[in-house]
Amino acid sequence: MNLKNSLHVEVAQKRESRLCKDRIKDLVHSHLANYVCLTPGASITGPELEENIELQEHVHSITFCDVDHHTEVSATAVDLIYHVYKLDTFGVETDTMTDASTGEEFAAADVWSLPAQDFHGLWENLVYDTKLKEDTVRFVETALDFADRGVDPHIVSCNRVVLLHGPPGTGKTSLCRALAQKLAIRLGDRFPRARLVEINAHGLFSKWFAESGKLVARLFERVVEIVSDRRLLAVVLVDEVESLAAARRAAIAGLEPSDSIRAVNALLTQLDRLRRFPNVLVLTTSNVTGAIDVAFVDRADLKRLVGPPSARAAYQVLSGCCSELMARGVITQRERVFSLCVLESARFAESAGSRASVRLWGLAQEAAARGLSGRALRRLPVLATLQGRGMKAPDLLIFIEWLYAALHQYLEDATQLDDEHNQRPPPVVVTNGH
Ligand SMILES: Nc1ncnc2c1ncn2[C@@H]1O[C@H](COP(=O)(O)OP(=O)(O)OP(=O)(O)O)[C@@H](O)[C@H]1O
Repeated sequence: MNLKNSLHVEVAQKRESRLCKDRIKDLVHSHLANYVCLTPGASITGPELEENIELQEHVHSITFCDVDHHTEVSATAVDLIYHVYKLDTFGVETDTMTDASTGEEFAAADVWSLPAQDFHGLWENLVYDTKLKEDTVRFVETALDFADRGVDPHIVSCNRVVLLHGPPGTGKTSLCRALAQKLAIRLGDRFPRARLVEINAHGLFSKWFAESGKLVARLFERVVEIVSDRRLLAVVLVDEVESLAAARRAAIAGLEPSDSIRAVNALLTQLDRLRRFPNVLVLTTSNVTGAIDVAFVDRADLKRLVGPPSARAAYQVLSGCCSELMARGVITQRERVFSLCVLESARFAESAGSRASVRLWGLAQEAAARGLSGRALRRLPVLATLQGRGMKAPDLLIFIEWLYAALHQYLEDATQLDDEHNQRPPPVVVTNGH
């Protein structure tokens, strides 16, 4: 019996490479024989591939998946499972629709062929201090496997619907996109083609389109066309599902009741129809948990709260930002930013070598205590450069001081915005024709 754990190795083959997948696997496998340890979440790219000319010619990057392991693994202690794929570079295709009654045009959905260049590296750069990433991958793989095996949904209920909810900027949409990409890579043998269809629920329901119900039906005709190919993995993402509830509430308040209710019901019915297709997964996000349509919440199998980064996650995000800026020469002299494990094992003791890292840890703690979102954290470095008043290429310690100043400025600006917002009179609701 084989008791070894497995480590998934994702190999992005260059678009122009004509080698077969098996040859690529052999090349990568012999290259990895030079490694003693492999780090989950890490990638081998560019310069590190240079020492092997054939590999450099055919391979863009090699990434070790972080779903099953968190710490370094011995290369001989794991079974390596290879996934070789090529990135799609065509980008997004936007499906627009026109409301016949008003002539108004809007973007109804965005469609990507996966794995897409646009989402390369997205998964690895999302940091959560919980099992969110692992749980979502495991859940959707199991759900798709159940569908594949024809498990009777009347006995074991599974709609293949995931709901991620939480405050703005916490990476919900990014995680859905990254998850779709990861599945396209991991399930590449079963599904040689994959698409992400991102439905613009906000666009569909923000105005009371007289024809919303018909628009939803027309949109899903397109979606059904895509998912009818059983060798294609289709991930349907409905962002901001709270728009559904807003439409229903407006209906209850007497604003164009029939149109908005019809549109919401049409969307729910169409999502239910998708359940018939074993190759479809529905991912949804919402910023306001309490406001999601109850009928919708009931349909989701996995509901997860996505919160702002903890201090540990914030440290990882910020240290990644500093390393990137050092690699690009924005911060002078390359210095090591220690991993949190190293800092912890030294009990955060300050030395000449660790001073910058310890200071950065202090910043991460402060950012987390103030509830800074992942989006705000990722913007701090660019705001920090404003603190330099034209001074180019600071060293790491100076840059971290600028980051502190940028954080304080950000919090001050946010408080002012809140105060202004609270002083404003409530908005007057104006709807078409009312
Ligand atoms: N935990 C995190 N780790 C790393 N980056 C993060 C994290 N959370 C958010 N980000 C970054 O913040 C940006 C915004 O993320 P995204 O738009 O996915 O958030 P969201 O929760 O969907 O926001 P909204 O609800 O406002 O649409 C992305 O660039 C993402 O990489």
